[in-house]
Amino acid sequence: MRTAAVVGTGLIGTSIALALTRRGVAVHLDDADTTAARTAEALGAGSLRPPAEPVELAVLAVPPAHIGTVLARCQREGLAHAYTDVASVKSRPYEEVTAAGGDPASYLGGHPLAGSERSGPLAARADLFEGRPWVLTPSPRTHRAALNRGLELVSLCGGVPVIMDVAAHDRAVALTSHAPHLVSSALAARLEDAEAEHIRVSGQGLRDVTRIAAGEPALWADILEANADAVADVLEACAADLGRMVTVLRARRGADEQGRARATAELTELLRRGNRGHARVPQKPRSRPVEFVAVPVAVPDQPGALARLFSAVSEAGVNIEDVRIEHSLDRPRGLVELLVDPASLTGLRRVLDANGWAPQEEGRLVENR
Ligand SMILES: NC(=O)C1=CN([C@@H]2O[C@H](COP(=O)(O)OP(=O)(O)OC[C@H]3O[C@@H](n4cnc5c(N)ncnc54)[C@H](O)[C@@H]3O)[C@@H](O)[C@H]2O)C=CC1
Ligand SMILES: O=C(O)C(=O)Cc1ccc(O)cc1
Repeated sequence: MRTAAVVGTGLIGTSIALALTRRGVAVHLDDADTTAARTAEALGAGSLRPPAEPVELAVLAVPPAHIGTVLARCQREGLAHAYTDVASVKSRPYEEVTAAGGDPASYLGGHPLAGSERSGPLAARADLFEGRPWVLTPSPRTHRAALNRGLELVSLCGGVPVIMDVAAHDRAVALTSHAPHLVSSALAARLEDAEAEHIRVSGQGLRDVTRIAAGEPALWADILEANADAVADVLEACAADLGRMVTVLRARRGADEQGRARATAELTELLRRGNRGHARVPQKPRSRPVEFVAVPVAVPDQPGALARLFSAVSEAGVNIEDVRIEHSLDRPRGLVELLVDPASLTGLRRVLDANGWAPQEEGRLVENR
């Protein structure tokens, strides 16, 4: 693939655009929010310049409810020869493509099973899809050429293609992604009014089970509504188990020795079922420690300041592996931490000095990716 377009330059769109750009693909970027598009461009994910001729593949990385209309518009404008999307649900977008007057022949549904609880281009990573499953849902009307472009996209992003039909996909992710999100939210909601002193004594387990509850509510409401019945089925089964757990825990009170033994046996069996289910969860693929240097830079809280910083860095040929931003409430500037490969440190310091950005003392860190 030599040319591509990414429509929707948030977390997933920018991550795809970064991966493609690094593999030498010329990527055209587009987003309804110009700040998101400009930020993605400044991160080195591609160019905002409209392509002179249709690109080989356009990737629609917008929320599920927008796939149908965005596809129909892009097809009318002749943006690409083939189209795919990344929405977390597949049945409803497919129905909406047809209803919005889109052409199902050049469209291939897609869904990478990789992401995070963060949104927007600043959370993007070129290696986000490495070793991760990426579902493709060709319909009977999808042309072979569109399927081939989709397979090439997955390969360029380092993903593992999995072909499924839309209904099977939606049932699967209800169990593996959508219901877990709601369970995490329900548990995290217990913390909203909890005493700060109680929350202070939390361990890694709480972080593990509540991390995804930090996801963007508007996006998740869109996803869950589009897969409501399948998600409700999984939650019903969880609710039955939770109900049994409550009964068993309460049954101990006032029970005789035999009653307590029965309650313990049932509780233990519920925990064992959890062990067996957990053993079936695929482990993080190719997790590898990566060493970065984190260079803190103070950035004034002015429009375009971040984009200027990213442009200067990317023009100097330095790859930004990740970005962290800390806004200080009482000062008119924020602290931006640029994470780069240690080998890029000299180049980064040179470009920051030349452009008047005052970098502060850097630190090394190792992340598991
Ligand atoms: N967040 C995650 O971890 C994952 C999300 N997905 C799917 O990827 C898609 C994008 O999600 P994120 O990147 O997380 O969201 P995001 O909020 O980071 O990015 C979405 C972008 O789409 C833009 N957008 C919205 N409507 C648009 C329109 N009509 N035309 C052009 N641009 C438009 C927004 O301005 C935003 O920049 C969703 O369909 C989601 O279901 C798939 C896998 C993982
Ligand atoms: O943050 C995580 O661990 C995720 O699993 C992210 C995610 C969110 C939505 C998807 O459709 C796929 C993956």
